[in-house]
Amino acid sequence: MSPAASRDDDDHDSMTTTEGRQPVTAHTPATRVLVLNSGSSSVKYQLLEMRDSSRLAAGLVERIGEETSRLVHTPLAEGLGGKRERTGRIADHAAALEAVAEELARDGLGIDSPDLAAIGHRVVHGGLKFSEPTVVDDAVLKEIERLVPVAPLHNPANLTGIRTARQLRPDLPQVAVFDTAFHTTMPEHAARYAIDTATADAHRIRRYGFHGTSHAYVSRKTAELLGKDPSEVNVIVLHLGNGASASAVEGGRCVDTSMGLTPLEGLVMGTRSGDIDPAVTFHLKRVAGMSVDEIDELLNKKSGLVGLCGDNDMREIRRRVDEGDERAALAFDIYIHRLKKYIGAYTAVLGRVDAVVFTAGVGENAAPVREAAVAGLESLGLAVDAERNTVRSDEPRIISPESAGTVVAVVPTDEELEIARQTFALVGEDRTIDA
Ligand SMILES: Nc1ncnc2c1ncn2[C@@H]1O[C@H](COP(=O)(O)OP(=O)(O)O)[C@@H](O)[C@H]1O
Ligand SMILES: CC(=O)OP(=O)(O)O
Ligand SMILES: [Mg+2]
Repeated sequence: MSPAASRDDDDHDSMTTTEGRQPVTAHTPATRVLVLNSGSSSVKYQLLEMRDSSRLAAGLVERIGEETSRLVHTPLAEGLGGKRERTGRIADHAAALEAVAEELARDGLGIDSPDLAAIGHRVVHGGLKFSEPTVVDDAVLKEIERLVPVAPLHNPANLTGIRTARQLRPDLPQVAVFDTAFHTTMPEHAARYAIDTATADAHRIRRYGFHGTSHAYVSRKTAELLGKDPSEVNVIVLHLGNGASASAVEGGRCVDTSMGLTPLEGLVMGTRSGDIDPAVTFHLKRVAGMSVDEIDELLNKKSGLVGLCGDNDMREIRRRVDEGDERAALAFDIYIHRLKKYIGAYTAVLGRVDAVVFTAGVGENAAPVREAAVAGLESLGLAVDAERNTVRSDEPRIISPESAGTVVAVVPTDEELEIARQTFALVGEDRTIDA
């Protein structure tokens, strides 16, 4: 493929053609990308103009399948109105996407627009096959489907997103950007479990890692914040959202991450247990009489913070801690204890750490989590400055004191922008429309 000749300039009317193709009449490059991030019960979306990476619209559909579904749509292009909200049951992901398509159309940004170059999809599990963004065809769909058992909360929603988008725009490339892709650089000694090799290989049991688009974006942004090239810095990224994971990034390459075969391993999460003794599952089956499906549901949906204290939203947990609620305080302490263990472990894995970085909903917003996670880690060169830590901003920022040996920072993630860039890099140059 030839490089996109005019991706970053404003020259709409240039006669750029890909080598070997007959020039058509004056044509305009299609330069917009719609990104869909379909979660188990939500869809986040953004429409981006790739000439300047600006956002034209963004939104969220949450509580899909419940009576209290909500769609919040925010037009961001100049001249459009303010935020709009719809409430009431949205039955499934297909209905959610149709509602999103309607909202975009109301702003004159419809999915039928010839300006759209592609639709980019976050796909959580890509297994061993996908280490790069991939244009979806039937074979790719089949492989994503095959991986449903190892991403049961995520891949089915991702599939519905792709299938619905395909029906809405069968002519457009649908691009899958995989959460697992960034972690494919993990060395075997980090990726393999210490179980019988033949069994592991027969069933492709290994550590894949997730949230890779976020870990890649945030580690690169951190290098920028430090004024260095990614190849020069070692970073521990703590992606703390509803799902949460840590990664050790050495010179721009992931060398270890806390999630494994599935997004259940590692840190304590909103509803997931993270690390436990695997024998807990045998015990639950043999002694507590639970079925495998019940255990799966327990560990994925009824554990973590919600299992410990009944709440999975860190805002609510902090409010309860401040009121002296002991269950919430213990849940918070367990969450922090696990986080600290991973900071220590990845310090050992990397040898030299230039920055420890917090990102995603909890990491970007919860100052008490950041403060507690590095408290007592002065021997590792880690500290936060109380004042810097409480500054609220959407910008990447350093929160460690000037004197600290290692930088502690907050770097907001932008999975949608990263997915849009990767999508456009793959297909943008080929999408032109007749003027
Ligand atoms: N101001 C805040 N203080 C503490 N936690 C917050 C705040 N805002 C959001 N969060 C946390 O962020 C979580 C969502 O993070 P996000 O990265 O959006 O998750 P996901 O993408 O997995 O849905 C919420 O569940 C909540 O716990
Ligand atoms: C992989 C994963 O856990 O994703 P999320 O945080 O969106 O649930
Ligand atoms: Mg997320």
